[in-house]
Amino acid sequence: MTGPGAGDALFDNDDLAAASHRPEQYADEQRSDPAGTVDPAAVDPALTDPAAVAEAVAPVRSIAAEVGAVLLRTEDLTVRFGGLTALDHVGFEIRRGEILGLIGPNGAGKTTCFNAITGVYRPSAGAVYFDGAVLGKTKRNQITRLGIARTFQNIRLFGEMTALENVVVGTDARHKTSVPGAIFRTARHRREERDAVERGMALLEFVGIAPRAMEKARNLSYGDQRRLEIARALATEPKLLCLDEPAAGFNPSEKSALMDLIRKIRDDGFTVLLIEHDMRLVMGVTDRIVVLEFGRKIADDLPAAIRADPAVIAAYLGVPDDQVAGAEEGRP
Ligand SMILES: Nc1ncnc2c1ncn2[C@@H]1O[C@H](COP(=O)(O)OP(=O)(O)OP(=O)(O)O)[C@@H](O)[C@H]1O
Repeated sequence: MTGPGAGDALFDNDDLAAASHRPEQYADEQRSDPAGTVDPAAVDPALTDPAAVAEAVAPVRSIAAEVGAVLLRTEDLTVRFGGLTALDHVGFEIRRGEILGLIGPNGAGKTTCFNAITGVYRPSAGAVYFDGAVLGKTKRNQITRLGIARTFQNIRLFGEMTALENVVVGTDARHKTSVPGAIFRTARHRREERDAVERGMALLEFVGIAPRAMEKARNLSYGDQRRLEIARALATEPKLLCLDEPAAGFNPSEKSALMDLIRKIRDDGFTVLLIEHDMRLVMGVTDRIVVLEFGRKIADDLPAAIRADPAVIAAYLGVPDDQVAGAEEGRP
């Protein structure tokens, strides 16, 4: 579990560099926290009409198409670390337009599952299918471009860049301009930059931090940094947004605002995979829940059924399985 001021991870940007379309030699430049890439004078005030904001945030409306069709499927997904099987033949589906919760006690394999889906780890066995393609050996930056974005347990932002710049960098994954085009500032490149700033402002408005657009990320409150991370992930126009413990360190009112934001994200056409320890939040916001324990899937059902599932209760309360089986069969 992480919380405010959680170490230096705030400024760890390996995955952001991976999300960029730029070739490897530019990755170091990004890691060195380039500041001042957006001219404040060029920034229009944020959109305020919610419908216009929603439209700008999800410009590719096809991401909302085919609600209910399978978007991602894991099949016998297995990840081993030496002798430890962190994920053991796990199979589940995420359907378009749903909020799927991935829960389980500490060490159950949730983050490993995220990492296998987003290309951080290669599966030891099994497969991940996304939007009709098997991810297999797909690299992280390609996975981002295929349409999977994520946030992290430990916030990762460019601390010296403004909130807006952090989001604009996220839009890089969708830019079509070549590196020479960027160097010579072609008309297409300038138009893409302008669009990125406009959409960046809409995204900040969408997550509720537009007034902080010109503040350095490191100066934002912890809650606003978490919102900024979500805005930056949405900037890549993902079909699937993976949120890893987004409520870590939040107080109850921040948690309830986060629930509203997650619903708003889904309502705008995105599909959401959510790892979260806070049961009230998970039960309140998800459409369906997958439960892991010791790397295995032990349940996959609607929130109400999960809440009453004896195996899930046992996993969380540490009740031995044989007692649960006995209780189910009416034995003492
Ligand atoms: N890179 C790694 N090398 C070795 N073991 C690992 C690695 N990553 C995870 N593990 C182990 O795999 C198991 C699953 O860990 P994982 O972080 O996926 O669990 P989790 O459900 O996300 O836990 P938490 O809720 O505490 O974040 C744990 O036993 C963990 O120690």
